[in-house]
Amino acid sequence: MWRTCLLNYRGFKNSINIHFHRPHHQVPTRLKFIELFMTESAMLVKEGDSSNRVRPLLTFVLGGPGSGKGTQCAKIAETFGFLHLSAGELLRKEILSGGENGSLILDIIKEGKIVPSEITVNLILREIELTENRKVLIDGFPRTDENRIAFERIVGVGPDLVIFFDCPEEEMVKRLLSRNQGRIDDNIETIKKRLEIFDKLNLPVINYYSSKGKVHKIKAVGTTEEIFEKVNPIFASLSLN
Ligand SMILES: Nc1ncnc2c1ncn2[C@@H]1O[C@H](COP(=O)(O)OP(=O)(O)O)[C@@H](O)[C@H]1O
Ligand SMILES: O=c1ccn([C@@H]2O[C@H](COP(=O)(O)OP(=O)(O)O)[C@@H](O)[C@H]2O)c(=O)[nH]1
Ligand SMILES: [Mg+2]
Repeated sequence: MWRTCLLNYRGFKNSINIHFHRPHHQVPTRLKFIELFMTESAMLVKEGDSSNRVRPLLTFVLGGPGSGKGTQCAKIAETFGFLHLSAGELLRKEILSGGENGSLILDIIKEGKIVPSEITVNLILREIELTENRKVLIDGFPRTDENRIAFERIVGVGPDLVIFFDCPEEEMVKRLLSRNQGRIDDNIETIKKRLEIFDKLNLPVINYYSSKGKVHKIKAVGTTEEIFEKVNPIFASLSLN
């Protein structure tokens, strides 16, 4: 749905090529291009400054259930100004809002299985399109290679970086059993299924992004603060102002 459009702009001394990365339905006309150039893109001058990006800086945050994705994402969002999108939260909201896929999603979450990619990708895409924030954390997605491929097909881009919280199973189980958020899937039977699905379906996604050199693996044991101390330098080095 996103596409890169090229404008050869001759308003400068030297003509320059500008790449706009936009949702498919927002591909601008040439005039609109120039308008865009004058507004959101008057930027390209400051390379590496993410507030100037046309497309958001995308970070996927992965890790087993209970590895601390949500907790660390909240801290990253607060410290570095990211929008935090939790795929699981978006799906739970869809159940509560009585959306057309609500009962299907509920049945799948109860079993610790994975919701069809199109549903999750479209929920995420809607949020990305709504926000002005150029820095986005996607927490708990993609869960499978199929999710990953669907995201790249529908949204048109992959992540800039991936954070992987690597946590021992027994620690994850302990945390989930004391999470106390009234979640239907935080019971030992469903937790076991979620851990199996994580090993079988999510680790290949992490391996895929590792092979692309995009993964920052963090040992997710210790206090929240200790773990964040390992996360912080990754984002601090990204020149995010
Ligand atoms: N470093 C930590 N040490 C102990 N408990 C933690 C830590 N990080 C998170 N928790 C707790 O563990 C539970 C799971 O954390 P959460 O961030 O929801 O993980 P995830 O999103 O990966 O499932 C929550 O109750 C959270 O408060
Ligand atoms: O992209 C996703 C994210 C979540 N889920 C479902 O939602 C549940 C809860 O996900 P969440 O990320 O909230 O769980 P966490 O890992 O944070 O405990 C998962 O077990 C899946 O059943 C899914 O199907 N696709
Ligand atoms: Mg979570």
